[in-house]
Amino acid sequence: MLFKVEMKVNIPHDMPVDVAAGIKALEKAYAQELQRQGKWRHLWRVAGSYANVSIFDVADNAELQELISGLPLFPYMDISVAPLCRHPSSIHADDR
Ligand SMILES: O=C(O)C[C@H]1C=CC(=O)O1
Repeated sequence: MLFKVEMKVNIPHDMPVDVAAGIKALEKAYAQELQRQGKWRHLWRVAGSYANVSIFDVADNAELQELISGLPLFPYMDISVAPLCRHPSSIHADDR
């Protein structure tokens, strides 16, 4: 199942820089591993903001919840999710 996931990062201003850097490094490793597994299909920065638009390809809602709640930045993000389905005009056979 495909989901559009929008994440906006709100790191508290009083978080020490080294603590924030550590969480961001963990987040990067976590995100890159999910991309290698094919579960995090697209990861785009929203220009001009500390936010991203992502496409996840997971088995079901429960797996999406598990992966998203495991994000090291999860406590510091506003997240919105939308389920996707194939567009009838899409020419891409791998769209599901
Ligand atoms: O930077 C972000 O958009 C937040 C998060 C998503 C992937 C990652 O490495 O960090």
